[in-house]
Amino acid sequence: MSVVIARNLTKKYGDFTAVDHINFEIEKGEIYGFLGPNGAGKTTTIKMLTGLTPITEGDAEIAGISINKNPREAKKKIGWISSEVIVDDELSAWENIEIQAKLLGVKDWKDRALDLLNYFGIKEFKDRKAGKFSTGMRKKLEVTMALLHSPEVIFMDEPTIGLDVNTRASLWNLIREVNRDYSVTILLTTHYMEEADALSNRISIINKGKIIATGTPDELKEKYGGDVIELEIKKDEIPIDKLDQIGKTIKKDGKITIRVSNAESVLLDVINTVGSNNIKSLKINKSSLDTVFLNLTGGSLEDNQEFNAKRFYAMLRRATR
Ligand SMILES: Nc1ncnc2c1ncn2[C@@H]1O[C@H](COP(=O)(O)OP(=O)(O)OP(=O)(O)O)[C@@H](O)[C@H]1O
Repeated sequence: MSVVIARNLTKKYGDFTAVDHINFEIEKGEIYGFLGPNGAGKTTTIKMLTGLTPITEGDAEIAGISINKNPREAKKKIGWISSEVIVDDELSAWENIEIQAKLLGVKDWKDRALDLLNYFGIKEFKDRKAGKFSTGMRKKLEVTMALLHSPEVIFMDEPTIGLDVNTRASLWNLIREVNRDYSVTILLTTHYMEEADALSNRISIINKGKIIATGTPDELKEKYGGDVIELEIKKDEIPIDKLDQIGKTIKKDGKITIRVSNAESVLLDVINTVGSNNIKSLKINKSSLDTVFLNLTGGSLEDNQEFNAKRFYAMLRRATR
């Protein structure tokens, strides 16, 4: 059974198409990764799915309920965790939960809240101000608040952004445990390849508003993986057709990427074809989800990042907390 279905979901801001006729289905119990660089359209997709921004074209269903036709009912099936602050530092954990319960219209929330706090090991801190929580505890509080109304699906928008490596690892475990123990479907957006790889049963790669590939991490690596040789050259005229015989070659912004099954075994061929004097830099990327993105777009995730004020302030907030 599909818990989330997007059909030709589209968002336009004036003439600019931020999300362009995307289609995907998330099965019950899946952790589904939405992977793409900043500005790819991940947050806009989640905002449409949560009814926070109007859908320009297409529709989506949450647990069988159309967002266009019945947004209020659809919203009840969703829990949402975003990088924007949803926890009030000045209030205790319990007060934060109480406000969330009122916002969501959950009547008998106290037992559920105590169960969740107990499950996450933060029950004894329920009367402590959220501002005094560590980042890990705060994440647990956010997840408690998102699970309070027993949603069918939780949307996590860049859940580990700005977290240190250890906190990120423990949040990954927490996401897996919540998915398993509360049978909740999870859609998470990320621009971290390793995060999508480690957590997701299936992944859609989104770039410039379009889904460019969908599959399990293994399927994507199998289909679009392979090593990638990245070259920067000094002179512009190089025999692309000859490189293409070695491996699929893309030339973009002065950079050349060549997709091969084993980089080391063709390296000499590549160097001879381009001419060693003509090489400014050469890099080998062994097969991974990173190379999947590289192979699909001809650019790395980092190259594709646009400045994102929301992300910047989220990181700043965490750093100064
Ligand atoms: N309110 C808006 N008005 C105009 N353009 C917008 C608006 N919101 C987003 N955009 C643009 O739509 C595109 C998609 O943005 P979106 O925030 O969905 O990307 P994203 O993949 O979620 O990236 P991030 O994770 O950095 O938020 C970007 O080019 C962004 O600048």
